[in-house]
Amino acid sequence: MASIELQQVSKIYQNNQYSVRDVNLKINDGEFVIFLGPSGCGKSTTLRMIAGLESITSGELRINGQNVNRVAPRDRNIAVVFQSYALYPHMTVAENMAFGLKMRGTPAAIIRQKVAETAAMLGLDQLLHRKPAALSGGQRQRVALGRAIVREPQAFLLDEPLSNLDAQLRAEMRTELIKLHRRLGKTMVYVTHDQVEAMTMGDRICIMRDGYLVQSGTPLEVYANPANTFVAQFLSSPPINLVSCIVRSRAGEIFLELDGGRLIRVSDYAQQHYRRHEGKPVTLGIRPEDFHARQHGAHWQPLPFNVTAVEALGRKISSPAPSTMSGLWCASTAIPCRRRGSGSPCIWIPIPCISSTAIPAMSCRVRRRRPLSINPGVRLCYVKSLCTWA
Ligand SMILES: Nc1ncnc2c1ncn2[C@@H]1O[C@H](COP(=O)(O)OP(=O)(O)OP(=O)(O)O)[C@@H](O)[C@H]1O
Repeated sequence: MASIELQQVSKIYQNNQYSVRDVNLKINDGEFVIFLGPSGCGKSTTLRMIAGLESITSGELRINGQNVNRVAPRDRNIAVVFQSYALYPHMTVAENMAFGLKMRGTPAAIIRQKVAETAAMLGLDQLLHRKPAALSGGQRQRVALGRAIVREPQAFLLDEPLSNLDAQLRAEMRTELIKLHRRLGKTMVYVTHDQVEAMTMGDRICIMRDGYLVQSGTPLEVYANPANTFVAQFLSSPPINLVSCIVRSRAGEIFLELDGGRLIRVSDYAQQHYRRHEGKPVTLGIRPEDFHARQHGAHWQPLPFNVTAVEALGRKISSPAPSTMSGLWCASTAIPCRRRGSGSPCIWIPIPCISSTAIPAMSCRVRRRRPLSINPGVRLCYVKSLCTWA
């Protein structure tokens, strides 16, 4: 078991540019943490620094409280599983799994026992005599995991381990990895740029951008309360609707002014929060799934708009649709959230008052079971929550 702590950790390669910048993060013993972010944001570099495969330019890396900046990878007792599997092609599954233990001089009887136990756990027991070339992608990935597990490391680092698999196998392996984490109870750090993996697998998501750790929290916390528009956009498909507006004061009350001068009155509860942003631009965000075809409770507000396209996705129907909202005026009891992480202030206002027309580029997603599922041409939808960033 291992806790891993990064304190102000940065990495600069020879090109003198930061690949990772001032990352502070404490990964608890037994936690399953996901590093998520676009290509080049520094996920793999961070993982490789934890493994000891890259040196740390500045900052401190601690494992179980000990500074390991200068500890060699083999002495960190951490296993790394790569996207490419990195299996030895001339060795059988059993030999691949046994290799690390053999190099450490573990007695043959113990190696046989550990390989047999791990192979049974991963469903590889019938494949022990095959070479990697005779295995499917999923089986190879399991061998790579098995090779890591037999070493009994204190933590696992997994760098996009499922990206070479097809969609169905990925879904199966996701579940396998979650079960494996529960069974082993070991610390796992998992790098991906796949939102579904991030949302479904980890105890915590760490979102990175341009070398910075932008936000960290449980998947639902980060989804419901994104620190900034980058996080909001990264964790949603179809993407969150973002609309620019300006905070205005009219007769002592605070409004969000949309393009064309239309106003959304901010609720009594949120007035104070917005007051300090008066005259400043804010971005309003509404998740596509927060539009529904019918009102479901007192906190839902009607927002008419035009749907111009519907995408049938099977379980859900998605509708990316430029549309037009038009004027309605509603009472409201909005609840601002507290600020999280770094970045601009994020304020959720679940029940806004709307008096607006012409909000551009809205998209919506509805559930198929709703009797009034949204079709092109439908104008009235309901919105449950939205958020803003100053
Ligand atoms: N050996 C290296 N020398 C110079 N720059 C590097 C080196 N390795 C990575 N970088 C740079 O560091 C930045 C972060 O790279 P990194 O591989 O950590 O990103 P990533 O988030 O894992 O991306 P991906 O999802 O594409 O693997 C990138 O700009 C990359 O070009």
